[in-house]
Amino acid sequence: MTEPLLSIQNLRLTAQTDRGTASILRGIDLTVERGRILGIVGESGSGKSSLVSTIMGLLSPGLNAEGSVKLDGVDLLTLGSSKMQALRGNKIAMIFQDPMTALNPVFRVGTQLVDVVRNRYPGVSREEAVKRASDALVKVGLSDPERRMKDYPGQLSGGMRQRVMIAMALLCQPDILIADEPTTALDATIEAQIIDLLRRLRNEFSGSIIFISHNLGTVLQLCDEVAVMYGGHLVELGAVRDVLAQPLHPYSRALIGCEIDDQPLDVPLAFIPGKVPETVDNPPGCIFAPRCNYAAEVCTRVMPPLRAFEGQLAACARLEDIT
Ligand SMILES: Nc1ncnc2c1ncn2[C@@H]1O[C@H](COP(=O)(O)OP(=O)(O)OP(=O)(O)O)[C@@H](O)[C@H]1O
Repeated sequence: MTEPLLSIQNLRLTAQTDRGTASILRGIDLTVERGRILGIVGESGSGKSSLVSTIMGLLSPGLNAEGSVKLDGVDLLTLGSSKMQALRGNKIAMIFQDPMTALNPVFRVGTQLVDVVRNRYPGVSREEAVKRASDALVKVGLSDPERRMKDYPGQLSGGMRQRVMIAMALLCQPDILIADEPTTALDATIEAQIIDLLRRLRNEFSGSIIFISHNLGTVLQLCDEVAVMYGGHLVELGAVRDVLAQPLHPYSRALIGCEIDDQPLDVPLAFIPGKVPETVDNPPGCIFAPRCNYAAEVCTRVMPPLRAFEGQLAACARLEDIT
């Protein structure tokens, strides 16, 4: 059996705060296979961005990660910052909600794309790098690439900038592409175009994609698997169609509590009464128990681990009773 491309084991992320040690990730176990697209969903504050920042090695000072995050067998948590920097834009690339986070406003789009190619492939000539950059712009659906290469990022629309970011990622040919809500800031038509583009590009791209979204419709359209996060835990994981059609964990059920079919793109996560748990001073037991309609005495003892149930994985002690 081949090793998964990304293998995360017992990942814990903590921060020291005025109120004590904050637990941001509380023991995440997750694998991403080569060529697959994993969606991550969960309410605001559940730990999605912290998880991808840990994978990217972009943690703010004061945060402490333990466990392991292995990419192709190499534990990223043990790499120093210069080695991690070398991996970013090389083996791991990211597209952000706001492309201006990564695009430099004072350099032309072409200059930035060519730099990406030449950093990634130092032996490539300038002419070849320009050609690759121009081809990548065409691939992401930008016509008149010569003109686009001369533009500054501020001269492009939000949708065009996101296409430029995707072109950059393609040029790197990373093993893992992390997309953190890449379509949230775009209007519905452009969002649909970008999702369609990502779907088409997956054939060009041999790597894996981790796609964070607040929108179940886009997850359904794009992803193979989906992971549901709550309070720093992974509470459910499975094939996207199975989880969205029949969520097992009470949190997933509440979050996904609406009809999903093949067509709509715009299916937001449902509102759940109560709030996401604090990162400090949590009572023992299941982290979701205080908001759970199915909570019983057993749920007040320990946080249940993810376990296999009906072809999915869910972290609930009461699966047999409630399904
Ligand atoms: N440096 C930090 N110090 C203390 N707590 C932090 C720090 N960074 C994040 N947190 C806390 O960790 C929790 C998870 O935050 P995170 O941003 O990862 O959630 P998220 O699911 O990505 O939310 P969103 O969808 O709003 O981006 C939140 O309660 C947040 O306040």
